[in-house]
Amino acid sequence: MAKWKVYVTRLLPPKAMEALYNNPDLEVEVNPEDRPLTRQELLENVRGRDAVITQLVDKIDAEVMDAAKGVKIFANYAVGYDNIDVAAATERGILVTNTPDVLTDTTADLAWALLFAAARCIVPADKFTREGKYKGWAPMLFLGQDITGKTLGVIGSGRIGTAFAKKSKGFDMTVLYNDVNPNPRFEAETGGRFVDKETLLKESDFISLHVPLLPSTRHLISENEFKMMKKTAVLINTSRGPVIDEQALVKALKEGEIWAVGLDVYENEPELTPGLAELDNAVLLPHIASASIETRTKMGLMDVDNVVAALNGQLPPNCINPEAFKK
Ligand SMILES: NC(=O)C1=CN([C@@H]2O[C@H](COP(=O)(O)OP(=O)(O)OC[C@H]3O[C@@H](n4cnc5c(N)ncnc54)[C@H](O)[C@@H]3O)[C@@H](O)[C@H]2O)C=CC1
Ligand SMILES: O=CC(=O)O
Repeated sequence: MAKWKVYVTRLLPPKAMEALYNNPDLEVEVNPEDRPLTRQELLENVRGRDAVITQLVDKIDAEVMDAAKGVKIFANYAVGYDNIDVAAATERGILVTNTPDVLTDTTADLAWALLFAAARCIVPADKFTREGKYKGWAPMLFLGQDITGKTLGVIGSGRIGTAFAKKSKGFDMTVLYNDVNPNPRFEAETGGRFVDKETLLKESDFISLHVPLLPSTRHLISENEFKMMKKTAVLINTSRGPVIDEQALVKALKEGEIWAVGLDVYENEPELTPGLAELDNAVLLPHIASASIETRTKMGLMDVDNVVAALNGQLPPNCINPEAFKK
């Protein structure tokens, strides 16, 4: 029997690659370069494949799908799938899968790391100490914001938003949340209270974003929203960059409309809006929220399971367009 042809757009952790290479039914090819594929390379390499494991930086649109005639599945190595035109895939009967749940706590943990770092000036204080500027204890050195007992605002009460809010229990915080609808599960697990976005922005000391990137969430936080926030507010974003209007953010940080920001994602990744990198009250990470060895391995194995199921004519466990399966 001919083997199924699987293409991997960027090397996955070793255990996931082993699971692919050790499967006798698969003929696997992987992008040999340690960089994303160019558009042209992507179009060329999806041709003649049965399955493609994609990265969140690969734009999988109708043009790619048409170049990939015969492909049965795009298995995205991420929970977010805004890089894939799911409607176009469904129309063509192509399955799309993602990697939910396994990265939930890892991502929520990193949101907390950003919150602590931004609230307590960890990054500039570390730099100051390394540079030999520490000349002894001082009453006004790197004064930050208290965390315990404060109000936490969570926008997006799904898997990661819930895990993030649950972790606030040790800090005796009041939890407010906003979503398109109230979420009884979030309330049961976190004790959080549903409020409208405006109330959340006005009352929260810390605001963390956990929404998918959709037309309705693009620039969810822009000039007006910064004006509503407390001047002491700390904003955290581990969702998708375009959820924040980054130019408005730089302005808000420079003009003291908010106190600090912690970002893992950017509006025009990997570019940063001019001015952002110069700000001491911005903690900037290179999109690493799910980057632990354990989690990235689980994500890879999940992709392999999804690919193998699809190629065997089964509905993959993490299929986000089961309508395509019926086709
Ligand atoms: N920085 C990173 O490396 C990572 C980023 N992510 C991002 O986090 C996002 C969330 O992941 P999950 O929690 O697993 O997704 P989820 O689907 O479980 O939760 C998303 C929540 O956002 C809500 N939502 C949608 N539109 C909204 C709006 N306009 N206002 C308020 N709430 C809205 C949904 O109703 C849902 O409750 C992913 O889509 C991905 O983009 C996820 C993992 C790692
Ligand atoms: O950004 C990462 C994801 O899993 O989504």
